[in-house]
Amino acid sequence: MGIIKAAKLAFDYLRYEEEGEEPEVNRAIDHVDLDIEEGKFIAILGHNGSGKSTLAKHINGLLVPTEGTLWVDHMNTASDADIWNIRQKAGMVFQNPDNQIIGTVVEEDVGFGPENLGVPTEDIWKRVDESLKAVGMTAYRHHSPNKLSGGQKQRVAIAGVMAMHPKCIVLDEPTAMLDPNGRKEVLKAVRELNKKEGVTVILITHYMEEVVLADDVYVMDRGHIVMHGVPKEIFSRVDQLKKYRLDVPQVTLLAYDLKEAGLAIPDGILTIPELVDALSRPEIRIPKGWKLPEHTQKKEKKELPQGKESIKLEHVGYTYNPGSAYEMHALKDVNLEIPQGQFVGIIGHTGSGKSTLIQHFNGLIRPTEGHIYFEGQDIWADKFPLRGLRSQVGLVFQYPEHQLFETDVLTDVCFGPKNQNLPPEECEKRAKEALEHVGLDESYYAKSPFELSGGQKRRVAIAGVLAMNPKVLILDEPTAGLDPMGRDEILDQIASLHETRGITIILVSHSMEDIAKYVERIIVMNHGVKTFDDAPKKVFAHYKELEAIGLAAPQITYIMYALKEKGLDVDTSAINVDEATTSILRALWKKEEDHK
Ligand SMILES: Nc1ncnc2c1ncn2[C@@H]1O[C@H](COP(=O)(O)OP(=O)(O)OP(=O)(O)O)[C@@H](O)[C@H]1O
Ligand SMILES: Nc1ncnc2c1ncn2[C@@H]1O[C@H](COP(=O)(O)OP(=O)(O)OP(=O)(O)O)[C@@H](O)[C@H]1O
Repeated sequence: MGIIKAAKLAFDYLRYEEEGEEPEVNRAIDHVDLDIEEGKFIAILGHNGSGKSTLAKHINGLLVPTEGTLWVDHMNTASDADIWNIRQKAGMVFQNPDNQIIGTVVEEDVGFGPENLGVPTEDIWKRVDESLKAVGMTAYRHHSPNKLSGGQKQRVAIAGVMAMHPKCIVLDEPTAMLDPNGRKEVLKAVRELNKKEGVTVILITHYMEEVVLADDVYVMDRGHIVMHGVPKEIFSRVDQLKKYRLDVPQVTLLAYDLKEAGLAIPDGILTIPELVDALSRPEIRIPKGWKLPEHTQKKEKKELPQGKESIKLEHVGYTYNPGSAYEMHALKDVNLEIPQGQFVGIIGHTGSGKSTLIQHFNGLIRPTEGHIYFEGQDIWADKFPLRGLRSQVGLVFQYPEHQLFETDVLTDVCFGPKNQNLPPEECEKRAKEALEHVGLDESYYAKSPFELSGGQKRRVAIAGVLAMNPKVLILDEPTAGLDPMGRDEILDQIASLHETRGITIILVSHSMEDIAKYVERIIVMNHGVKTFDDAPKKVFAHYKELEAIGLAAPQITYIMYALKEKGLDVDTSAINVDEATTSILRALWKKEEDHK
């Protein structure tokens, strides 16, 4: 028996509409069998609501099965006698770091777990040092966690669990809020914990690139385990994964597309070296009769589109807690202009000032230096209607579903327009339109927001801002925590709002792939300073500089540079799978033509 074993595990959530009535039963996991060997690195994938978190909560005894049995290190989680032991053996890191940080100083928070376990003081400090180092947060040990940005907090939460030296660590989307570098660091730390300390790792994630690291993968669909195997097997079944609302890493998708185009590429390519290697083999020939497509590349916009000025920042600086020991210059001399109708991406390492910056755009934060203009007017001048600005420049926060509080979806979305003092019929009309725009039809109007899946709640929250008819829509990580298909759906809908209504979109994201796919301009923040501001292809060409400031380029960029280095004449500015496929085929064709 492995360290975690489940036999026919099932769990029902019960919802009581009225006291005394029969509850509504929601079977969240059903007949799950698992046997996880000690020391393995396991990944669990599945669409939003497929039951991953419910399963994870069973592993550390937070939930007790309705049917079946789960053993952690041979202890039955349904037995009260062992529950304290089980929680110690199986540490858990949740999606939202805010819910798990309790200390007022970072190092205290990390020491809290071992202290509770009765670890001697000296050892506690040793463990705190090691864990903070492992997640790259040593420099912040004396900081207050609530002054850290979301990503920094998550690293502290992971350090807190690591300090308890658990046998098994369950991470429920631990990197959803981290920047590319933070993600890499955390995964590296988790991997070392697995490889060096032999800690069993169970990683729940929506990032397919992270799954490549696992020894073994489980895929969940509507409460069931529907696929199980090593990453190579799992990722060679692209069509099946899509059916389960999942995806494959970009490199796997590119290999798949090349194979579909007729190249002799093996299935289940997971890394860049594997693809480069496969493409260098002699059997790689352009299929007979293959023709160079006529309209291969999407026309690259040479210049950024210009429109009427919408938002303008002049020498904007912002300092948190000025004059105190916690003084923090979050923005430094930022100058930028965003014309009406642009689709702008903002990227930057965790804590680079992205959230602080976007809160300046609609006047939620007053700059400590400089000026902000909306359509030519200084928004902090006397008599400027700030309230009006906030409905014209709509801001959707990170995890906006936490702000849904009405009893049903329609009332929730009506909240904004109602606050704008519009007549009730107009509020309802706007709310319905907004819901339609985010892909929620009338069957959702009467539902309670609590009955919805993560992706659906996110859409309701976006609709709530849309219903105010904003000219500018700012979204802070709108796809964090969503499954791959949910991510595409939301971003496609946002892109269509941009196209059909001409709304200016400002998208903050840690996903370089999403940024590359949708935006026409990227603003890069680094320690409060605007470092790059240009078209995506131009920004990603600086991938080495981006890495130096905690970022990365999309996986495609790395593939193209690696192929170029191998002597294949590809276009290194390709930033999505379609462009890359065409460019590789073209380069191979040209190579063969040259040989003739
Ligand atoms: N506290 C709860 N009360 C009632 N139903 C719940 C509760 N938590 C989850 N559910 C339901 O149980 C099912 C499984 O949810 P779970 O959170 O385990 O999914 P998940 O795979 O972790 O999703 P996500 O990727 O969105 O985190 C869903 O149908 C969900 O709506
Ligand atoms: N309320 C606050 N008080 C003091 N400092 C703060 C506060 N909010 C943020 N900071 C600090 O200001 C800097 C910028 O934070 P901000 O949240 O704007 O970064 P971010 O780029 O949005 O990060 P993330 O990607 O993690 O969300 C960080 O160093 C952060 O620690």
